[in-house]
Order: sequence, then C-alpha cells, then structure tokens
Amino acid sequence: MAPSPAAAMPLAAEPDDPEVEVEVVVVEERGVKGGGGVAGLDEVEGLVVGSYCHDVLLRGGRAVGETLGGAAAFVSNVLDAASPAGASLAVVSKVGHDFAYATAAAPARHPPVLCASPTTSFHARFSDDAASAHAPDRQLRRVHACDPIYPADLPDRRFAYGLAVGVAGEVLPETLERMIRLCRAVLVDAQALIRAFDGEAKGGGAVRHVALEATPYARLLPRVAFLKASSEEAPYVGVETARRRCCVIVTEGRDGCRLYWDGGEARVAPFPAVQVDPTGAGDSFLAGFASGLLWGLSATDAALLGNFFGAAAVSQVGVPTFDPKMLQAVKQILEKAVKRPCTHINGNTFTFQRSNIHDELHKSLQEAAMLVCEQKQANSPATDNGDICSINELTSLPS
Ligand SMILES: Nc1ncnc2c1ncn2[C@@H]1O[C@H](COP(=O)(O)OP(=O)(O)O)[C@@H](O)[C@H]1O
Ligand SMILES: O=P([O-])([O-])O[C@@H]1[C@@H](O)[C@H](O)[C@@H](O)[C@H](O)[C@@H]1O
Repeated sequence: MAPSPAAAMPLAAEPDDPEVEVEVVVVEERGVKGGGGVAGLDEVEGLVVGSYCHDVLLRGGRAVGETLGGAAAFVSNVLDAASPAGASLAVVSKVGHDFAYATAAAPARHPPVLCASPTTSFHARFSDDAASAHAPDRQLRRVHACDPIYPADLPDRRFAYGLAVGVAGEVLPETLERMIRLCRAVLVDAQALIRAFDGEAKGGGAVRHVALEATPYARLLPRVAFLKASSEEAPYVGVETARRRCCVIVTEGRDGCRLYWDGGEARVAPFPAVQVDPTGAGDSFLAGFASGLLWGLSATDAALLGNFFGAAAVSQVGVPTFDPKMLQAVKQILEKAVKRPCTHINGNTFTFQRSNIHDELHKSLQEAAMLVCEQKQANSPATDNGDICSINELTSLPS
C-alpha cells in the first residue's frame, strides 16, 4: 500500500517522559523485524482495559434477553479474530463472583479479575421508534458497578497499543494516564470518559453524558491517538476542540462513520447488515479499526474494517460468533491489499487519508459482508455465545 501523502501525526508520547522513550525503542525493535505475520508483526501486544458485564435487553417492559456484555468482550472478540498473525492481547477486566459467562469465548481466553463487588450490569431498554440511524435507540441503566480498574491493576510491561474501553466509569483518569505511559498508542472510546449515572438508589442509575472538557480526562487528550464517539456522544466530546488534540472518529450507525483530524476529515461508507441487536456495534467498530491499523492501513482505510465489524456485530445478539469462512476471506483481502510489512501502530506516525486502495478494499469487504448476511439467514436465531437465555424475538429489536 502506498503511504498516504500529507497528514501525519506523531504518536502520543511525551518527549521528556523517560518511560515512553524506552517504549519507543522496545516496540520498534520487536515490531518491524520481519518474518512474524502477514503484516510483518512480531510479538505486537495490545492492552484492553474495561470490564465485562451482564447485559439485560428489555423491550416493551420485559426482558427479551440476557447476554455477556462490556466493551472488553466485544473488543477482544474482534481483535482476536481479525488481527494479523503475531499480534496478541492482554485484557484487564473486573467481575464479581456472580459473573455468569466465565466459560464464554472472550472471558475464557482473557480471564477477568474476581472482586467482592457484583459484576457490572446494564439494563438496555429498546424503543420501538428509533426515527433515524442516529437516534438513540436504547436507554441504558447501570444496575451494578464492579470495582474500578486502578493503575496498579495494569501489567507492568510495555504494549504496542492500548484500548481504553470502560462502560461504567471503571477506567479511572489515573488508569488512562498509566495506559498512556505503558502503550505506544492509545485508542479511547468516549463512553469510557463521559458517562455519568443518575439516581443510583433503586433500579440503578440511568446513563447520561457529561461534557468531556469538564472531566479530568480532557487534559490527557493530546496524548491519545484516537477518540471514538457515537453520534449521540459526539456533542459531549466537542469534535471541533478535540480534533485539534487527537483524531476523532464519530460513528453514525447504519450510515458508517466520519473521521476528523487537525486539518482534514473523511467519511467512510458502511456495509450492509441485517440488524437484530445494536449492542456492541461501537465496541466492535473500534476493535475493527484498531486491527486495520495493525494491518498497516491508514486511519481512513482502517475505518472500513471498523464499519465492517460494526455491521457484523449488529447482525447477532450479544458478542458475535464469526463465520471462519468470512474471517478467512477478510484476511485474504487484507493480505492482498497490504503490501508493506509494517503497522502504523508501530511506526512513528499515523497517516489519515484514504489511500488509492480504499474503494477496492470496500468492494472486497462488501462481498465478505454478504457472507455475514448469508450466515445470519442460514442460522437459527439463538446464538451459541454464552447467552443465559436465548431470545425468540430477535428481529423485533429495533433496526
Ligand atoms: N444497522 C447497521 N448497519 C450497518 N452497519 C452498522 C449498523 N449499525 C451500526 N453499524 C456499524 O457500527 C458502527 C457503530 O455503530 P453506532 O450505532 O454508531 O455505535 P454505538 O453502538 O456506539 O451506538 C457504525 O459506525 C457502523 O459502521
Ligand atoms: O453498544 P456499544 O455502545 O458498542 O457498547 C455497549 C455499552 O454501551 C453498554 O454499556 C454495554 O452494556 C454493552 O455490553 C456494550 O459494551
């Protein structure tokens, strides 16, 4: 792939931070030496920080499903499936002794820390009348909150990249700061930063948003590489201010996404999906995007992979199971598209612009997306992804 010409942005390291300087050397030594995987990766390790949770899906006042949730579950599911060979993952997540999904694929691969407090749990109430792709289609209520993740909970080693993906306020500002010190590049989901929880007394706290600028996270933005927000969250992020500090990606449901960086922006087209449950779309988007960077794509091209996995997520209830044929097809497409054995996460800069393979990549991934739709049509509604109870009304969740 030809390198994108203009906009490039230094990684989020503080030049006078000795810890970060050491990391730059270590990661470059480990990362670009050839031979590892398709994209030339050799032991590139990522760090995912955020807790698994219990999700209860409600419609018309009654529970229609209970599933494993938490961005860490959706994110590790996609990264494990879509990263190039040679990339590995450490997940720092906390749950209580009541955690119901220890044997589900993501937590079994990346076991959480057990705490005395109960597992974080959310009730997601779906409305029947989501007027547009950007309308809030669910109301979230945090019913239980597990312990926060403290800086001391993070492994004491360096990572090529990190994803801060809290859902219930568990990624503390000091934890994000520690991630920034440990990881060469940090990608953040805005929902980890701007959620507040009303009236925690009975029935848990309704999720609302606060302005990012008013939070202790704001000062860390210049050291963050990418900040992802849904269109509902974007006004609280303040895109015009934030884009001067890091690259901001706004996801727009079935319309795809937009990237905003200092000096440019791009719209990235979506993929077809038969939506049965929108939960986890944003999480899966962010992980698809990160895996695109790992493959060596520019940010705008990597967002295609974000849109692809966002679309795949809405096609299933809970954490999706990917068809191996579909995954193989995606990897073949990327192997063909990415000629250069490097990853932008390992380089000195990110590039943002759409490359000359963008449209071709979209077309090829669209064919792979059709495999997801076919898989969806072939499968019975109940999925084997650790659901407590299977849902018989899948298609009645709003699309
Ligand atoms: N109905 C859909 N059809 C196709 N892609 C979708 C659909 N819904 C979501 N996506 C993909 O998932 C991404 C994240 O979805 P979005 O609804 O914006 O986030 P969130 O789950 O955080 O609210 C979108 O940018 C898009 O790529
Ligand atoms: O749907 P999405 O915005 O990508 O992410 C969701 C979170 O917003 C929600 O709090 C959590 O309970 C879900 O399991 C999922 O992680």
